[in-house]
Amino acid sequence: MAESRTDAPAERHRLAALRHLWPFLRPHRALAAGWLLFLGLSSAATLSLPVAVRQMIDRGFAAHDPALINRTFLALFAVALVLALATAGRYLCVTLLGERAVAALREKLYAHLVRLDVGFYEGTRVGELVSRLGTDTELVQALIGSSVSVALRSAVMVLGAVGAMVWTSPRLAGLTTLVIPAVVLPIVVFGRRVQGLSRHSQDRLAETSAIVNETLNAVHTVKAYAREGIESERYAGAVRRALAAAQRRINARAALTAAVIVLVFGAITLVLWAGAHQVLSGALDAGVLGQFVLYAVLAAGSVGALSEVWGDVLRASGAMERIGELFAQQPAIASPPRPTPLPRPTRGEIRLEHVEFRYPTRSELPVLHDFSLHVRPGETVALVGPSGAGKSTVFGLLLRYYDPQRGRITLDGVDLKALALDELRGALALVPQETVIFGASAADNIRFGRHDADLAAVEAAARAAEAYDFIAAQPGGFDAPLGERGVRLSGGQRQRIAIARAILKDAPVLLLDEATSALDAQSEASIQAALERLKRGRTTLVIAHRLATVQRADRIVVLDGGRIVAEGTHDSLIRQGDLYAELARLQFAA
Ligand SMILES: Nc1ncnc2c1ncn2[C@@H]1O[C@H](COP(=O)(O)OP(=O)(O)OP(=O)(O)O)[C@@H](O)[C@H]1O
Repeated sequence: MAESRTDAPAERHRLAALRHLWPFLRPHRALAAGWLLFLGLSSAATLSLPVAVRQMIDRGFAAHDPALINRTFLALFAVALVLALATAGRYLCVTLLGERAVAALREKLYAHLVRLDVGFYEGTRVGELVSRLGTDTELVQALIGSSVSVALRSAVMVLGAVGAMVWTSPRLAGLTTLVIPAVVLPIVVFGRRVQGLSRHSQDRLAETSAIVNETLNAVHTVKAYAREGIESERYAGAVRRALAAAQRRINARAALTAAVIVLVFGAITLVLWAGAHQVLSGALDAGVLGQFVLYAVLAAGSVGALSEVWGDVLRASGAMERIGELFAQQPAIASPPRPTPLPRPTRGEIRLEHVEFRYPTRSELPVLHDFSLHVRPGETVALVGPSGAGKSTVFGLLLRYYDPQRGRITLDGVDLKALALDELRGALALVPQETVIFGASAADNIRFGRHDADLAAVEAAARAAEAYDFIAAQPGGFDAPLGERGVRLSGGQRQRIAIARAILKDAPVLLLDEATSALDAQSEASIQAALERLKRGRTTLVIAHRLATVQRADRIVVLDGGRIVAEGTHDSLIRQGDLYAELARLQFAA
């Protein structure tokens, strides 16, 4: 994720970020109401305890009345019972509320992220997003499930206890009020610092996830270059930075807690000392002072708890702020509000008209200039050219990963920007150079092409892609998992699965990025045969690296530096000499 986005100063937004949570809490109003009800009950029960103590001191002990003592103790037990049930009820409601809200938050965040455009992912490390979805949402869950609960309970207790203090002894309460600002102010100031540090610490943590994600996903390369030591060191460095950030956060939290306790208990001692003198002079009953003390301790304990969870609340609001930023990201590429439908049946006619394109992440480098190409329905056009010529970029534009800055691209006469993205991409079947295999069964991997296809259709596609035999031969057949990223398959097998996917998709336009890796003659032959079957009756654009492919193409388009420099058949281009003849000599020599 771009640094500027992550580190944007958000001092002003502090708790406002928590508003993003509201839509996820709203559907669970009943749980929230239950929580508040139980909270009220348990607070009332706690607040009534000191009254019993006062009864005992002033009436029971002083009047030597055993019956009153008995009644008081019975009442005490009843109150404890209410307290126990209400506390359990409160815990149940608020924990469920947290779990449900965060489950919905995760679902929505993932659905949002997966819809963001390719450009967003080029500027973002996926590991960081994984951390946002995992760690940050966990923080938010802890916030709802516990911190907010404790905070609210403490706040209610502070209010209740303070009210009870005023009711018990207005004079002592008045004295207490004088010292409150001295207690509250430092908490607020320190709390801000803790939030800033929390956010910093979460960001460092997200960086460590990004490194793990990158390197463990490319573990073969890491090993091939014997980078284990270097990568471990790089990760250790990130972990140490995260630790240092956490250390600063913890220090600030510890200092905050200590400061709060000193301030609060200092204030209580001061008030008590004044109260004790009043009892001595006969201006106050001992029982009243006892009750007041208990309320003061309750209030102080709750302020302490409040300050402790306040740090958590700020930490979670930092996490929510980052989640809010992700929600605020809008895909640069989206379906228009009122899309034009593609003509049916779709013929697969493609036109690029005077297209100018630069990648958003490298706006200084023009990649395609004044690029015009017409591909007729059913035609097979091979794109050839040196590395970096812009061949894959043409595919990216057709798939609308990006929009060109100038010119337009049409499919069956409709501007791509006027089409619904699903419809556009539904009309194109891509066989990429690097096949992506998901950690699922062969059948599900092929079904990536059409998720509702039945097994018969999947098997037929596998047959057409020459993939049936090797899939059926493995134990478990089509239902056996292929291993994460298809590690158990050979390159040629992965490619045939990708072809089966495209066959199953049955789209009118085929975008084929031929693998450059050398395959053995038999794989090559079976892949070619599969591709020939796939191309039949479809418009095909192929980034060609093989002689067989260019020879079978209806037309070859030679790209260089983002322009079309020649067009024709293999033979006519060879006769012309120039770049194509050179490329053919180097690339298709085999
Ligand atoms: N996502 C991207 N962001 C920025 N620049 C890019 C991106 N992808 C490609 N480029 C640049 O655009 C130019 C064209 O790249 P492209 O991938 O289209 O070339 P190609 O002809 O497909 O090359 P190859 O045969 O090596 O795959 C190159 O200069 C490349 O550096």
